[in-house]
Amino acid sequence: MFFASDNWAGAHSAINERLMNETTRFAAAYGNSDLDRTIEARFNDIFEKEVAVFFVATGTAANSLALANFAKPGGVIFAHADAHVIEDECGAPDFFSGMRIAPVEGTAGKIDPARLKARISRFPQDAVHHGRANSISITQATEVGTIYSLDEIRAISAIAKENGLPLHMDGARFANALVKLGTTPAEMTWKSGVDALSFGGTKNGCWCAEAVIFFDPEKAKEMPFLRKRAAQLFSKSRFISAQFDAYLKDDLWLDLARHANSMADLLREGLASSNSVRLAWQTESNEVFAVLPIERMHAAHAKGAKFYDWSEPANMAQPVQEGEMLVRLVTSFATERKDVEDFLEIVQAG
Ligand SMILES: Cc1ncc(COP(=O)(O)O)c(C=O)c1O
Ligand SMILES: C[C@@H](O)[C@H](N)C(=O)O
Repeated sequence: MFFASDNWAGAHSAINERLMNETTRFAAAYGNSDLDRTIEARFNDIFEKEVAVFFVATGTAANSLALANFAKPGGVIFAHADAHVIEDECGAPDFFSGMRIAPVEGTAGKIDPARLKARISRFPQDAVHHGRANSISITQATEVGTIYSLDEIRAISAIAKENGLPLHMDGARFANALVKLGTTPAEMTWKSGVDALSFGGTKNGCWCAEAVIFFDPEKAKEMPFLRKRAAQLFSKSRFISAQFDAYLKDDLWLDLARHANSMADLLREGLASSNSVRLAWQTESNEVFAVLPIERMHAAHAKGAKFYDWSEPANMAQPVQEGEMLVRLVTSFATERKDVEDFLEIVQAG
């Protein structure tokens, strides 16, 4: 019963086999192998246009370097107040971009367009003291398990375009959002106004595979130097390509995300129908937030369930009561139906 994070999951067997196969041969290093070129071209197919692709080691690196690519002195990045780039990356985006991030409020973990507009207006391009608006970052799926609809992405990108700001998408869980919306990678990104994407594979079955994708290659000319200076250029880049080769083949990545989401659906249904536990808020991705009686939480931990308690957001519809605990439950490609059923049986008992 591993629900702490999809970062705890292993790697899918097809990806492991492809990686092992790649390790048996020589090939050009530093992104210059035939396989690197093949996979870069595969991303053109997936996004239905020519894109610039840069492999990096972590989602934090992807976010930090994507934002650094657009950086200017005194620049201000706008992200949701609970965004990973603010809360969980140890200042890496600020460090690598030399800019700062202004938090923007919004319900359900999503930037509110009106608040974004108001925030941007405080950072005009001549604000040498206060700082000038530089870029916007949204997370899809969000840190609280919600998903921007295409219209919501387009509302944010319209504001970005009005102000001449690039829009970045933190897609650490891109596949989970994509299959939930039932749309295409192109529609959920550049066709809705996204300029740069952190394309995450690690949380969805890869061993270590993250990519920064720019939808106008002309705007990514500095990226090779930013990546190398950040020590993010893999010498054996083909081992990242090999993972993506298997990940993207025959839509494996979409099947893995669908499974993770379906296990979260099972969890949500069980929690919602219970008398003793409840959903903290409605989520749509592979992340579920629940309120448990503390004794049920301890019982689950005692039986080996792995999950974190979570800090209560300010605007919870039904606040956590004395004797209760808010917890985060994350499913993955490797979550089994029995894991969910066993967990629900424990927390609903008593
Ligand atoms: C929404 C989100 N973005 C980015 C990251 C960063 O990924 P990493 O931990 O690989 O740096 C994470 C980590 O799980 C995440 O949850
Ligand atoms: C840091 C923690 O939030 C990590 N990004 C996760 O999703 O598990």
